[in-house]
This record gives sequence, C-alpha cells and structure tokens, in this order.
Amino acid sequence: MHHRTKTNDEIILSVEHLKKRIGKRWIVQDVSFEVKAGEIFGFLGPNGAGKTTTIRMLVDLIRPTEGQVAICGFDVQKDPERALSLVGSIVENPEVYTYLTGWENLEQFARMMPGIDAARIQEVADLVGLDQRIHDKVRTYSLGMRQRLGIAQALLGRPKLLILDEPTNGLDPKGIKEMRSFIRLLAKEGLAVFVSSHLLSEIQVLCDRVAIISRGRVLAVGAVHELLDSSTGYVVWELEPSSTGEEMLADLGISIVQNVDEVLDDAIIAGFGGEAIVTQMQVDQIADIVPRLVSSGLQVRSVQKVIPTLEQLFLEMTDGEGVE
Ligand SMILES: Nc1ncnc2c1ncn2[C@@H]1O[C@H](COP(=O)(O)OP(=O)(O)OP(=O)(O)O)[C@@H](O)[C@H]1O
Repeated sequence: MHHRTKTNDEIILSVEHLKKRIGKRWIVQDVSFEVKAGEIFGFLGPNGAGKTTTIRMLVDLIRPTEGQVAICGFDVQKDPERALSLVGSIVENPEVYTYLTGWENLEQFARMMPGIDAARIQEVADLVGLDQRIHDKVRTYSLGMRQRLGIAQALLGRPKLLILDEPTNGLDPKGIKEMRSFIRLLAKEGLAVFVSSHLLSEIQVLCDRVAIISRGRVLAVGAVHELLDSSTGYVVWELEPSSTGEEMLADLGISIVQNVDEVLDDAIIAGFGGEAIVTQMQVDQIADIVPRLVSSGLQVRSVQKVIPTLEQLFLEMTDGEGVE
C-alpha cells in the first residue's frame, strides 16, 4: 500500500516457534514470523491473545519456554546485549519525569547509552517533531507529545527495530493521524516497525503485513491485502441480461446472496440499480469468472468487490471468538 524508498529483504526480526508456559498454562503456544527492514508489521489479536507476553519475550523481559528470537541475526537469549542494542521500544516505558523538559529527559536517558551526544538528541527531537517544544517541561505536553517523546527515547540509540505496543492508545483522532504518518516516515527511512494492537482498523490502515494471533497461536501472516483477497467477500455484479447472469453465476458454483440487505450496507446497495446481483465468494475468483460470462454473450456492466474489514476477516478465522 505504501511506497517505500529503502525497503529491502533484510530480515531484522525473526521469531521462530516461540512458546511460553506459565504454571501449567501455555500462554504462547506457537508464534513465528519475520519483520523486514522498512516494513510496518502489525501484531493483531484480541485482549488476552498473548501479544504482551510475546513482546516481553522479544525484548528479553521474560524467557521463552521454547523457541528463538533473533534481531539482525543476534539471538536475544544467547547474545542479549548485541541483540537489544538494535531495538528501541516503548513497551516497558522508561519513566518520564514531568518536572524536567523533554530535552532533559532525553539527556537523562542517553546517560545509560554509549555514544549519544547533544547532536543526536537534537536529531531525534527534530525527527519526532518536538523541536519547538523540547525545552518545555513535559508536564505541559499533550499525551501525543509524550508518546512522541517516548519514541524519541527509543530512537536515541539508532535502532534497526522499533517495537510499539498499542501506539495510538489514548490519542485523539488528530494525534492518531500524526502518529501514523510519523510511523510511516520512520519505516520509509528503513526502520523495521513492529506494532501491536487489538484495533483491527488501526492495523488495516497502517501496516504492510500482519500476524493475526489468537489464544497464543498465529492464525495467519501476510500482507493485509492478500489476507483480504483470499478471504470470502461479497461481490456485486451488474450483468445484462440480469436473470441470465444470475443463472450463469449459480451454474459456476457461486453462491448468490438473497438477503442482500442483511449482509451489505444500505449505502452500498443504493449505489446499484435494482438489478444488481450479490454473490459471496473468494474475490480472487473474479478474474476467472468475468471472461466466461463475456464469452457466453453476457454484458458485464460492472463488478465491484466489497472488501471485508479485518474485523470480518478475523471473525471468519476465529469463529467469532472474543474480538472487540
Ligand atoms: N504471569 C502470568 N501468570 C499467569 N497468567 C498470565 C501471566 N501473564 C499473562 N497471563 C495470561 O496470559 C494470557 C495472555 O496475556 P497477554 O497479556 O500476553 O495477552 P495480550 O494479548 O497482550 O492481551 P492484552 O492486550 O489484554 O494485554 C492472559 O489470559 C493473561 O491473563
């Protein structure tokens, strides 16, 4: 969906068969995926799916029961110092002192890191768009500005991977928009960005690829548009003559939706004349079907796929189990 300048196939984060048992319970049962440079990767699942537990293993806050995490090839358990030096995260948010300025907070944080000077602090302040306010006390910052200060801290050490847990939580619509374009900008610069969320719409608009997780397992990984294309959706056809068209579609094994108003928005239905035919099918079948209709003499006036939301997709995959 987004055009990247520096996307390449360099694998920044690799997670292989990650599992975590706490007591007798397998909180994370089997999680595998990869995140590449320049990519915004969404980690999507309902509350309690195991997202936080997985993220805590990514940054070595808890130890996996089984499986591996590698960052730029460095194993997080065997070589934690090197691996973690390549990660910035706002997962376990370091304390922000509200009585200090943004600049002083960054300075404080930089003290724990080698090779971070004032020029770098200025650079990250500019990058997150706080340059005008960086010498103001944090207590005067909006929530969005505090979030950006958190990201500035995460970026200080020039990480290859940025891990964000629910980055738009609590932001107003304007703040959410700003946060999104900011995340896109970082990815464009080549950073790999891992974003967890229980908000499907958020992931849908922001991420290049997504892993869908439920009950500690990855149900699907892929480009958002691929997951949507391979799923069952609704397609609206305007064919001439309509009744022949409907018969042909049925003959091709496509299921015709009778109760249209139950599955489609009124606004969508209103956009078509009374003769529109609605089918439920895999949308990637359209390309095969249209030539067949045409070659048997039908006039195909329009074909429109009604793209399912990620919510619908998720319901399909999980059989409707616990999603908001
Ligand atoms: N230390 C623990 N001991 C026992 N159960 C735990 C522990 N940590 C997590 N759990 C349980 O594991 C499940 C997954 O938790 P986790 O926080 O990873 O989910 P999540 O997907 O991040 O959801 P949320 O968005 O609500 O945090 C939950 O049912 C939680 O209660």
